[in-house]
Amino acid sequence: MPAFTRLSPPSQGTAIRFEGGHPVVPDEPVIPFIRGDGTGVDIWPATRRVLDAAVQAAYGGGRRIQWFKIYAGDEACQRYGDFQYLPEDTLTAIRQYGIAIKGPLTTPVGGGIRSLNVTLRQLFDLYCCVRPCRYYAGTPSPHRHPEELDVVVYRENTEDIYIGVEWAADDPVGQELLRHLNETVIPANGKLGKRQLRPGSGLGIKPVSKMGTQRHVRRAIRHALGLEGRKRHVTLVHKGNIMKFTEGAFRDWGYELATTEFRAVCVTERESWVLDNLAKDPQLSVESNARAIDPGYDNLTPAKQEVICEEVGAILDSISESHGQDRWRRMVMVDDRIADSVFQQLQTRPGEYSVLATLNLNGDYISDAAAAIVGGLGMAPGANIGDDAAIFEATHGTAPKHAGLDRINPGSLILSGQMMLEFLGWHEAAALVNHGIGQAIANRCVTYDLARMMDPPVDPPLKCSEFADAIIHHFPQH
Ligand SMILES: NC(=O)C1=CN([C@@H]2O[C@H](COP(=O)(O)OP(=O)(O)OC[C@H]3O[C@@H](n4cnc5c(N)ncnc54)[C@H](OP(=O)(O)O)[C@@H]3O)[C@@H](O)[C@H]2O)C=CC1
Ligand SMILES: O=C(O)CCC(=O)C(=O)O
Ligand SMILES: [Mg+2]
Repeated sequence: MPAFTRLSPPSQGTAIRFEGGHPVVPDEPVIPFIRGDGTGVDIWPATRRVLDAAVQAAYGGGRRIQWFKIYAGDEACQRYGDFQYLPEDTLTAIRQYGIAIKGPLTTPVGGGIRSLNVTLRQLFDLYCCVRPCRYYAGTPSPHRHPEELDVVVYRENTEDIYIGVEWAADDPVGQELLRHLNETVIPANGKLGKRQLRPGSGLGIKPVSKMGTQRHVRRAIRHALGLEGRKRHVTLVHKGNIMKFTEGAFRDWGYELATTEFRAVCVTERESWVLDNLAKDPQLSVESNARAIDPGYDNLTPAKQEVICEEVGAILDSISESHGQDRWRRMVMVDDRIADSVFQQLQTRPGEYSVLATLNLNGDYISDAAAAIVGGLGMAPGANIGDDAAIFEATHGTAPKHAGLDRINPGSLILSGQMMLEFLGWHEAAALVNHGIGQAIANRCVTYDLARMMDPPVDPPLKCSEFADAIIHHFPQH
């Protein structure tokens, strides 16, 4: 049992274990929590109260969370000393118990410490950031049909420009690297022409690996396999037209995984067009099918036309028997979209999307943008999942201007706690939280953020702590 320098684990309860990436959960799991900076002081106590009430109501004492307070951010500096933002005790606790829930932590812009949130994800290899965005009836929204949005953002959490390998513009090592790139690396790559980096630029590295992509997309596809009908759909979101070997590779490795490891249960969008065309006209030639899937076919060079015909032929040879005659309609549809168009399509055609598999930066942006449609950041939960650990946290940050005022919406962290209950397999308790929050909103029991958008506005709005009470009050009676 590792020793802690300044922590006292609960005297009761045991750790969850991970077997094959799945948690094995005792009836009294020890769950470490980090209160968080800023509005963490408001939303954490509200969340804890709701989760404890749900577990009590669902299991009547047969199950209980043994909470274990651990420290990060400003609170850690108070306890452990200056600049001790992420003490070793905290890391030991998460390693030992395999799970944690946390409030938001501050990251300065520009200089100063690197993000503690990102560091935790990297240290524990929590490679999937899972952020569901779904609508609770009665939630005010700037959209006319927010109920059409029901997506889960699967954001890769350990790679991309968040890796934190970067150099300031005035860093001599960075400028040495820049010179090396200009003088040796760029000229050596015959395709980069006379391109040169401007001296005095800051530099950052954007790594994207096949392993990192495929383990992430694997979880996204598995998630979609648990859904029904048109929701069995994974969209690979990327900016691969511009960043070909990072974002473009993410798309290609995603498709590769879908069409190899998941071949029996996945169809790509283009494959579905080919199979559908053939189902509608069994006599259709390969060339006519190619023309149908590529409307610009007749304007292409013969060489490009041949490539498309070969693609169609390969699809028909390999999967027309296993996936044809509409069998593909029951499978997971995998398609891809360029990231900027996804931002507008989530607003104009939200119902067309389900699981969005993204790289780190795109997922960070998209999860905030999608949350805006279904009530804003106060309703945006999240989970960081790896093979040996999981940390649950809201999508938003510390919202410092609201800190300590008992005003902010705790819904995001409460719903992150609900995700944690689902992760533990405590579905009955999770269902109570879901029901309670839905009913509280439907009855106009809301905090300021939702209250100001409601028609007519709710005045006065509930406090943060009162919203927690309202959720518990709206648990269904047994
Ligand atoms: N995982 C984490 O811990 C994260 C940490 N951060 C960090 O948080 C700090 C502040 O970041 P900032 O850019 O201000 O973004 P925030 O997400 O903290 O807040 C921006 C705005 O979003 C709204 N908002 C946020 N949380 C809630 C909530 N629970 N209920 C209702 N509305 C909410 C508020 O809008 P309004 O005032 O209009 O009501 C708030 O002013 C930074 O240091 C940043 O790095 C950021 C994101 C994630
Ligand atoms: O770590 C931070 O400060 C910001 C992280 C963030 O925006 C996110 O994870 O969505
Ligand atoms: Mg963010």
